[in-house]
Amino acid sequence: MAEILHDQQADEAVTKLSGWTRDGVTIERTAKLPSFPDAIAAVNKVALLAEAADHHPDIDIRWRTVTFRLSTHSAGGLTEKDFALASQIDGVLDAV
Ligand SMILES: C[C@H](O)[C@H](O)[C@H]1CNC2=NC(N)=NC(=O)C2=N1
Repeated sequence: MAEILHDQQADEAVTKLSGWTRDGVTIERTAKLPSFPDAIAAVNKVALLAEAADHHPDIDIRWRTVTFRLSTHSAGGLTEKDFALASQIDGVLDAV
């Protein structure tokens, strides 16, 4: 099982991402896409990455604003898996 990151490790890992904030055992990023179809397309790309990683974000879609939340439920905290997928989500969002 993936190791839980300590507070300091998690805070440092967040600084290497773009636009993510940490709230305890969860990190999140909200992005406003140009349109609703763009938002759905981004979510679909993230879905493929999540399946490939076998790690899945909570996703909130409101018109063209999408929030991704990550936590490793099985470990009960933040792990490298969250930060690896967050970095991939940055790749999707920053390419729009
Ligand atoms: C068996 C499989 O690896 C687990 O159910 C995975 C699937 N996706 C997951 N996603 C997230 N975010 N946390 C998990 O603990 C998790 N567990």
